[in-house]
Amino acid sequence: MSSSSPVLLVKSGGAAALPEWRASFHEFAPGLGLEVCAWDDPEVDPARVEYVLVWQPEAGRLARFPNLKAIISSAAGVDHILADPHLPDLPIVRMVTPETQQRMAEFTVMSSLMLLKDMPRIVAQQARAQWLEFSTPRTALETRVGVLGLGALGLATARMHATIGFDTAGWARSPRSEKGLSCYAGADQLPAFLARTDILICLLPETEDTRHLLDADLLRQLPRGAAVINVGRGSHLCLPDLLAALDEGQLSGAVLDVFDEEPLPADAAVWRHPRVLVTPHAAATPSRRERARQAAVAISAMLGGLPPPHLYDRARGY
Ligand SMILES: NC(=O)C1=CN([C@@H]2O[C@H](COP(=O)(O)OP(=O)(O)OC[C@H]3O[C@@H](n4cnc5c(N)ncnc54)[C@H](OP(=O)(O)O)[C@@H]3O)[C@@H](O)[C@H]2O)C=CC1
Ligand SMILES: O=C(O)C(=O)CO
Repeated sequence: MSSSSPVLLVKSGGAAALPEWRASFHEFAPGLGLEVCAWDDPEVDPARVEYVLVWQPEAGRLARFPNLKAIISSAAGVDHILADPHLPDLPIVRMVTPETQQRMAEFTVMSSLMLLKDMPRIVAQQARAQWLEFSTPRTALETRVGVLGLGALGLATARMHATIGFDTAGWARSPRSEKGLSCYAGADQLPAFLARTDILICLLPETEDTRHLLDADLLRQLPRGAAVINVGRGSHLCLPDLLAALDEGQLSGAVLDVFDEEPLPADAAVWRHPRVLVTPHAAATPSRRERARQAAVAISAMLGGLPPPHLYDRARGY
């Protein structure tokens, strides 16, 4: 690669991860003609940078690449990129891969089963070496799951839940029909969707319309004793409302993977709530190899004059 080749700048793992990134890009797109460089490499001339693969770029940094052609997000959600007040008006590609879909579906099914089988209480009892009076929890066949968001990840999640027997529904912006799922759409159908949902899973993107959607009013519309899994974004959930609903018995449990502030501060009350499982934004981050594969697919499409898969739509906001 010559010192004048166009550059793909990667923000993940620093210089130490560069050999892995280069090997993966070489494996998936040997003829791409791009030099893969680390985000913090001071030797890279900003004028050579044509593509970036990033999570949470520092504000203003993207605007400093005069020949940038596209921004490839390291994540499916692009809120970490949209937060930049100086964001250039360029295509943004979301990182959605079959591996992300599998990881998310597995994580949410695991969470649903843990809530169904009362695992938060069992784990807390183990910490006290306390043998439980065993109850007979419901089975998946007797439990209604509702997925907020039926996009790439919501649909994969809903399908895996349906496969193991959960009575599964989904809610999206636009009406649709999906085999094996009950589909609801729009604000008008939200109350009916919530009324039939024992385990609510949030897989919405962060937008003006979805921020703080999971508040006291929404949680009240779930059947008493329902549970919540939030794997969307922290901003979807009013955390004090959720804690109040748990304490009051309206909710029986929650698995929370995403938070307004990450890492979640050590003094946050939610860490210690006995009916909440906190996970560290761990639901579905794809491997470096998979991100390289998907980025190579996107760049190859754009170099060929085609739209890349999972392009962020500014008009819709996701
Ligand atoms: N915790 C983790 O590790 C991870 C979290 N995520 C989160 O998951 C989110 C979803 O990802 P993905 O499935 O790829 O997103 P998509 O863009 O593919 O799908 C979004 C879904 O949300 C629906 N939606 C959007 N706005 C509204 C609204 N106002 N009312 C009702 N439905 C709405 C869309 O409806 P329609 O179909 O009608 O357009 C669509 O079904 C990401 O944005 C990210 O925040 C993603 C990966 C990992
Ligand atoms: O892909 C996303 O949006 C994530 O949050 C990954 O951690």
